[in-house]
Amino acid sequence: MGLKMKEKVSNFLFEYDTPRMVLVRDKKVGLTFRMIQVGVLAYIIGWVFVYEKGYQNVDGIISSVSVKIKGLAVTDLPGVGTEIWDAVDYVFPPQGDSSFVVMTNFITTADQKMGYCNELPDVAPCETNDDCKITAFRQSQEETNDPSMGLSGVMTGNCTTYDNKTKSCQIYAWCPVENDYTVPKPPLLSQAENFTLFIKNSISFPRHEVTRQNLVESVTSSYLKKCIYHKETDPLCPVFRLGYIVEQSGRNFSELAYKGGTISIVIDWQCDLDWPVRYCKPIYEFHGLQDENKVSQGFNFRHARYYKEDGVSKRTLFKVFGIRFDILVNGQGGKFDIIPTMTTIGSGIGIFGVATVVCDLMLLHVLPKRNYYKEKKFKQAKTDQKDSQEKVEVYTYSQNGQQLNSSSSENVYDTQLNTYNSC
Ligand SMILES: Nc1ncnc2c1ncn2[C@@H]1O[C@H](COP(=O)(O)OP(=O)(O)OP(=O)(O)O)[C@@H](O)[C@H]1O
Repeated sequence: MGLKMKEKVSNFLFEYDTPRMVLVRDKKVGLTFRMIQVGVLAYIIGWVFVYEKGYQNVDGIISSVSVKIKGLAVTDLPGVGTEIWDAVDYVFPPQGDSSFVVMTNFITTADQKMGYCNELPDVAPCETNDDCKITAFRQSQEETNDPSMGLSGVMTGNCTTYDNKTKSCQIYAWCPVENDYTVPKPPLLSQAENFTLFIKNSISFPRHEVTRQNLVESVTSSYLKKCIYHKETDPLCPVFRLGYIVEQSGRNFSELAYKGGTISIVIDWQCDLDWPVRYCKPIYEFHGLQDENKVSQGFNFRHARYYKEDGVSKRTLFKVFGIRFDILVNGQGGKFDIIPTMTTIGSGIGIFGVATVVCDLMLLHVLPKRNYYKEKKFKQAKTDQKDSQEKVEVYTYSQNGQQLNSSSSENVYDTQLNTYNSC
């Protein structure tokens, strides 16, 4: 018993089995095998390594954006006179966030102060005071929760004359109430087309410890003073004309300026950090976010300038129509790393197995001489020996390790036969 055990251990330690190969000289199979191998090699080298840079460790981007807008617009409105508009007047918010609005059109309601006045006739029409009771108003508006919904102020319960022809409910509000039925056309600040936008973008790839700015080496202070971005002639200039941005996004400036809209500016950083960092440069893209909805067209919000006159608090209300710019920063930085390299090579080698599977299929199932090849590929074990009582299993395998056939029998020699083939 001890001796047998010893023998088993020594067999286990000092044995080595290696697959047996079958060499097939067949032009069709040989050519198919080589062509698949070349295809797989081209895919691994060309696509996985060169194009996809499968040897790199890729890091995401962290970024910060600030903007500054410059440009002047002049308006000459009846009753107001000539007005100059600079960035302080038409940019919201003023501190230069990555998302901002440039006012292109507006409706003003001047000299509003707290007091009693008429609501707009189509918002709260009335014939008698009864129509201006909150409950009556609520029913007529089919509202359930907020009685002031849609109103500019609080109802007093009186129905008063709005103009000579119509009557409307009286409210306590910032008076006079804004009337936004007509939006100025052409837009009042259509000169915004020539305003310039300066974008400052700092990025970092923290894992690779690389930081960078869009003011790259070629953007000197003298260049910055005179350059304007153009995708072909000045692709690295960080100063953009608003008209050019809108044009590149596929939208029409005057249409967009009339009721407002949204444009996104994408700064794309695709950096190969195996090269010196000066080759890591931004690419700017512009996208017009379509506004097909007829119900709520464009983009607007309200804004007020407050002041005091003779001790009375007053405000000028603006309904602002503008172009909202959203600056998004995308990108990744890749650098050589041994782990992704080994993983890519390993998976590439695995794909070579496809050639063997295809050739095996051809050899054993397609070619006219398939029976002959089967005979050569699989070694048969004799099962008619009578003097052995041990049960023996005979397995045949293809090279990719798949079990093709198995048989068991008693009364055979103690033989375990593994045969492998290759194209
Ligand atoms: N919207 C813009 N259009 C054109 N040039 C701009 C714009 N914003 C800034 N610049 C120019 O870019 C350079 C850097 O701007 P930065 O804001 O850092 O400096 P600045 O001296 O504070 O600018 P400013 O001219 O506003 O005082 C300056 O020469 C500035 O004139």
